[in-house]
Amino acid sequence: MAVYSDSMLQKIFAKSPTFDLNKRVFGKPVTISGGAISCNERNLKSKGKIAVKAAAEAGVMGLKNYEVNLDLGFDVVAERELREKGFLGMRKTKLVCTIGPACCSLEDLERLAMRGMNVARLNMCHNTREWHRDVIGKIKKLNEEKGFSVSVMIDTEGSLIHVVDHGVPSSLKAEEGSVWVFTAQKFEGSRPFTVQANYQGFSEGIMVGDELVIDGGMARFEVVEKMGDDLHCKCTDPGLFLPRAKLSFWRDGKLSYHGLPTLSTKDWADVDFGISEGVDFIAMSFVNDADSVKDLKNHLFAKSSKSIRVLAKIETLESLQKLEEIVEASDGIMVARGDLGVEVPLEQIPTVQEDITRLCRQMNKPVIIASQLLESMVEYPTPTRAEVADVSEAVRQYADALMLSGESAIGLHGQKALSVLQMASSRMELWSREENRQSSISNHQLGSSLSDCIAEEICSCAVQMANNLGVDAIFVYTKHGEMASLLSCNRPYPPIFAFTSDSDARMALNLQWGVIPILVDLADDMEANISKTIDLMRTNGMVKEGEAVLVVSDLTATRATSTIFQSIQVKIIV
Ligand SMILES: Nc1ncnc2c1ncn2[C@@H]1O[C@H](COP(=O)(O)OP(=O)(O)O)[C@@H](O)[C@H]1O
Ligand SMILES: C=C(OP(=O)(O)O)C(=O)O
Ligand SMILES: [K+]
Ligand SMILES: [Mg+2]
Repeated sequence: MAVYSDSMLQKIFAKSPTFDLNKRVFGKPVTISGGAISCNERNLKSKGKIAVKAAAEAGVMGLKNYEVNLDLGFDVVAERELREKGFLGMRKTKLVCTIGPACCSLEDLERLAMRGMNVARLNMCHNTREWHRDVIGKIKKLNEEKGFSVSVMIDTEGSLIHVVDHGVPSSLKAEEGSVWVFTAQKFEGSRPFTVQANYQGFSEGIMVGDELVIDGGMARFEVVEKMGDDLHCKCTDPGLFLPRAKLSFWRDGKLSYHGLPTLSTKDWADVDFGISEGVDFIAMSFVNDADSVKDLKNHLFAKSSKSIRVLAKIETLESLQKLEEIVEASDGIMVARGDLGVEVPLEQIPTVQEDITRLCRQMNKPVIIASQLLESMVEYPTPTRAEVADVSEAVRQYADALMLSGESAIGLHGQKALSVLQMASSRMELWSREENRQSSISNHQLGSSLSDCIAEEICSCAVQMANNLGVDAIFVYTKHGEMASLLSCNRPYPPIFAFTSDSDARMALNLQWGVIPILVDLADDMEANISKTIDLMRTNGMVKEGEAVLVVSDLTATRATSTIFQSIQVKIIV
């Protein structure tokens, strides 16, 4: 295969003023062979295709019978990982980073992407929409120009009663017996023994004798007097008010609900912002039931041209009681341990986490474990041993993804924290596999239709077969990502390369355990797709002679009989 130099290509494309060679390939020249032009879709895009066509039509280099072959839409990080570590060395657990002032420059974002960030999370609680828009723009620019594939998630603020952060001083100490005023009235700076709540109606329904708990137990107060809408509270358990400390009220050991909607007016505006920015995921804070998830999904279905996935954050007591219906209604779950720990005793969090993680896997929904994974790294360059153990435990439980919050958003060592997640997850994945601790899930039937059941059985058998045969990789050809996620939920030893022609499905699969999504043009002829992608992988040196690939496909449709064949094949690379 001839590889042409930049100057040759300049000549080829000289006829097309629309084509910018600089945007072409990251160090990889376009290759031309036997009258066929292969180019990389993400670099050439439509302009490039037009240029190639124009060049061929103009008879440049005698290319009369041109054919444009699109290269694999592989992301540069997965590609590098595969080259360096081989199939089995590829990390399965996905990584989410919260973007904040400490990591929002183009260079910082690129470094996070290089270190394996699969999803960038923007917490709409903080900063302005302009700031968030700027970050989203930078991520999309990196994806387009540098070949990354980082998905974007926005996380709603939600309705929560918290202390208004006046900036100074950053934390207040409450001594035992001291009496504090909690008010919704605005004031500037700080006032002695006075705390401003963010929500006007925060004291509605609260009575003298109720208990006020700060951040799930950071400090406790008893309501001793109600003056208008203000509460006078005596500290019964001393502690700290951190910035934006959460307030919860308890009566006779039971939480008092404030009845605020899951999505506030501001949240709906943020959702529309997410739609206009083309984000991939919306994480919904303080979900209490399936209806709020359905409402948001309906809104997105009506308003968004792309398919935006909704993740429900489990962070209230009420959501735990309706867990199954919430998981069912959403496209994925976040175990938001920060706020969950405000309403649920801390000693219950580990078991709750494991239960949610298992349920999500049974119901085939991706699950993210979030908050305080490496909290000490906000300040220190190394994590505590306990933090590494916590991260490893989440990986052992087979969570799909791990998330950094303050560690990346405001921390001094965000890049290093991401590397710690990366190394700890790779290590635990290897151990689970080598020690044969990989657990399968008990037969679960998700779908009710025959075709759903067939797809589930095919995927579960395919994974068993892949593990037993010790194949190097699983290739799946999938339209909306469903087959890829069914394979993922069986947690196979080899990585799952998911070839899809749907870019929304590609970005959504970034959150799924063990899946490497690849954007390709898929033809109706499945055999042609399979041989084309395997050929391309081989040409690029990504699969080698003797390696075995298990191929799962469900796209082959013969129009005459309108049959969909689902098949499992094993291909040995020759
Ligand atoms: N976009 C942002 N702009 C400024 N600060 C941010 C941003 N995102 C996160 N942070 C900071 O990082 C901390 C941790 O992030 P996160 O866990 O998402 O929020 P929270 O602490 O509100 O739950 C926040 O408390 C906030 O100080
Ligand atoms: C992830 C969480 O949500 P947020 O950071 O938005 O409070 C959490 O509470 O753990
Ligand atoms: K939030
Ligand atoms: Mg939260």
